[in-house]
Amino acid sequence: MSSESGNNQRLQGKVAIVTGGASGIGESVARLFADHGARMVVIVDIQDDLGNKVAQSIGVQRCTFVHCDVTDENQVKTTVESTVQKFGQLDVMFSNAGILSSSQQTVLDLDLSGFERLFAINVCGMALCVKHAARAMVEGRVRGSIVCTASVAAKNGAKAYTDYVMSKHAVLGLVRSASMQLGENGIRVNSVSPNGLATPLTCKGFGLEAAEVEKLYESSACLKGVALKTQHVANAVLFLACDESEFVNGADLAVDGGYVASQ
Ligand SMILES: NC(=O)c1ccc[n+]([C@@H]2O[C@H](COP(=O)([O-])OP(=O)(O)OC[C@H]3O[C@@H](n4cnc5c(N)ncnc54)[C@H](O)[C@@H]3O)[C@@H](O)[C@H]2O)c1
Repeated sequence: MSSESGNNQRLQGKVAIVTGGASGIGESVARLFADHGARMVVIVDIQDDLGNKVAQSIGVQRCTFVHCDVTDENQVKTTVESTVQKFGQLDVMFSNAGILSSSQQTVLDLDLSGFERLFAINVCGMALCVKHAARAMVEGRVRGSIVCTASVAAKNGAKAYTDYVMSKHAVLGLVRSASMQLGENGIRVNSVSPNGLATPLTCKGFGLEAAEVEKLYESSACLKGVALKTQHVANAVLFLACDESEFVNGADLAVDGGYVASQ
């Protein structure tokens, strides 16, 4: 899928971190950022083999992999600091790493150990990446862009996956607060909210093939005739990351075929 705006170098010279970049949405975003001229894309993930493979396939001159568990503040801090040290500054943080509920997690059966693990990644890890990226941007006087991955689950309840739904609601609170606090430094903070799509997260989580996951979500999208792909989400993230969205701050960009609007 190619950009139709005519400007195919929207991140020319920028340095970006993509968390959860070894797979799914993060991988597509890392590839698109590199295609759009990013000077360096730092993939952050805990899947070392996959992360290294993705970075190598993009090209070691433009992409590198760093093992970093986003739940560990020291690892996040060190990753951000070493990025700035090696590549001069940090312009874009895509805080995206996340997991799905470990079980159905209805309120009646809520398993707190699964809940805590999920919150450690989807909420605390998400916030730590925003925190340390913002600190680096403030210190470096960079008018940077931070983009978080929320979800349609950030605005609706669900019959299951209570901890996941709660975690995505929290992402919107993080984005809204951070955008207010960092605006004076010229740093923008926004989120994307995809509808469900086929990635390892959903395929493994539901025990389904990609085509089956797509079929599952097809019925909930108002927009017919197109299945949501990671590339659609990546295009929205690119818009929020680059200067074309220069006055967009504190916003949640739905990439859901009209799903939330229909609720
Ligand atoms: N797939 C969907 O249907 C969907 C819909 C809406 C939102 N999302 C969100 O999109 C984001 C990306 O998910 P995806 O669908 O691409 O799934 P994915 O499983 O393909 O990618 C998630 C990546 O995050 C990494 N990760 C997990 N825990 C980590 C940790 N502690 N530290 C660093 N990296 C870690 C994983 O190793 C993986 O590579 C998540 O936040 C997810 O909640 C997904």
